[in-house]
Amino acid sequence: MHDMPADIDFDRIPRSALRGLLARMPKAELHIHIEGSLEPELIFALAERNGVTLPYAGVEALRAAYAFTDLQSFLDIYYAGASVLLQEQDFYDMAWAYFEKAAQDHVVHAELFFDPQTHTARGVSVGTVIQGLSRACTDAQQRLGVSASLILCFLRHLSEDDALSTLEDALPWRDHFIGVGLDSSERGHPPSKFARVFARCGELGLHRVAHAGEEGPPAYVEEALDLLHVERIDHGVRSIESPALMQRLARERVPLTVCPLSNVKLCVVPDLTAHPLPQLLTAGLAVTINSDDPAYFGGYLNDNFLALFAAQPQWGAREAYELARNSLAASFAPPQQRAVWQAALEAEFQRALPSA
Ligand SMILES: Nc1ncnc2[nH]cnc12
Ligand SMILES: [Zn+2]
Repeated sequence: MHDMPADIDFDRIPRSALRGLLARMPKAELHIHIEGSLEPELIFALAERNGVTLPYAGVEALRAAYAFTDLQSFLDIYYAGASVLLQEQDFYDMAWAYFEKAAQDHVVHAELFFDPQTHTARGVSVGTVIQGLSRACTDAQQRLGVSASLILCFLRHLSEDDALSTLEDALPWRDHFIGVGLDSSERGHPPSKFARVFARCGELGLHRVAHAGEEGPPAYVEEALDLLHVERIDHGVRSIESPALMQRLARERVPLTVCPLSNVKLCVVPDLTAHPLPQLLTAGLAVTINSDDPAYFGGYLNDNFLALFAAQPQWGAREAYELARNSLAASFAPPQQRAVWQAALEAEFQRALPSA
């Protein structure tokens, strides 16, 4: 347990308060692909608005296709769903729908991944994508009180040269994103493939994160740290296979943005009772809980918390606090802002204590 507040007696918080606490506690979401928040209803509404024909008869037929066997089987459908996004307003509407869900889940800060190459390949400009998303981020702060930033992700199944030119195309909007990430098909596309573009991003002062150890081996996590100099690892669950890596991640307190429901849906783990997150937390890693692609994996952030806690009956308020605290601490928000959220988190737990 790292830096637990001495003045909160977690053992006195009744179990009956846990569900409410999980829902209400202020938290950050650090691993959400905004294209993965596109619900079937919005996919069909945008398809109609833009005159796009989808290879599915309707919402129910599309939802019925969400039976994934691995990451690639999901990505094929996820990229097809994103094909309805054409205008700046489409990107705004997608992000706004997510922010409304996030506000309900008491997400105080969200760092949104977006995949420009998925859109530029269809003739949509990077500016259209970023301006729509960025306007939604501004409105999320003003109208919902949700702080939000953007992280531009490179698709790792494409070449590094493609990533480099995507970065250059995005630079006129440099002030609208805080960092870069690496996503898409992990197997056969190691972090080392992107060392040059990540070095350039470091020179530009961008934060760096990467998906690693979702389907790929622990060596990919090490490469992401050593060659891409990332500040967080997205997923990282296969680190559990390497004791040396586990020790390093704990020692360096490298945040892992873990996505429990995603891991079940993509068959990374058989079910939530077999999920390694509890072991990662116990080993002292800076674990956080996230939704990844909530429209496809059966739940937003609080659904992930509730499902994981249901599978861990021995967990209580202490674990809830630790996971929320980790999410705030691992965010790229300014330290003063994180301190305000941290104080609100502690106050929420104080309120859950029975009066003496
Ligand atoms: N879980 C995931 N892994 C890799 N790339 C993704 N893109 C969207 N979701 C992803
Ligand atoms: Zn992801």
